[in-house]
Amino acid sequence: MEKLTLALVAHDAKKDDMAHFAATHEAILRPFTLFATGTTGGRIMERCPTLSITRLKSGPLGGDQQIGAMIAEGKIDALFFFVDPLSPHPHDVDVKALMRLALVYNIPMALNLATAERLIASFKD
Ligand SMILES: O=C(CO)COP(=O)(O)O
Repeated sequence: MEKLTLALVAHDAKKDDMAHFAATHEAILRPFTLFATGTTGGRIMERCPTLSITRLKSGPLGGDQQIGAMIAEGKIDALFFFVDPLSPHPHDVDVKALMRLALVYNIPMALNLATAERLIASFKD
């Protein structure tokens, strides 16, 4: 398979789920180029020492926008964004902008664990 570039993002209440997801699928993720927002990337790297992840800024400080810009530039092949729908987020406009660009550029976007499991399964082999 071509070397895909994936973006990994999780709201605070979903970071445990994201770290667990990445650990479960570490072998599938390893060959890919991985980007993550700052805190999410740190949590995944703690849990998955074999993964090499480029950490961008934290979401509220512009990380979501950085990933959005990469999507607009055609540099991201799929987005895994574990969203917490039950908490307010100070950077909600950035969250919406990120999702919007993933829609505009029609990249696969998993917003919850159930979809992420199906999307990652499509990357096997
Ligand atoms: O805020 C985020 C998504 O909107 C994620 O940012 P962090 O990974 O830095 O917490």
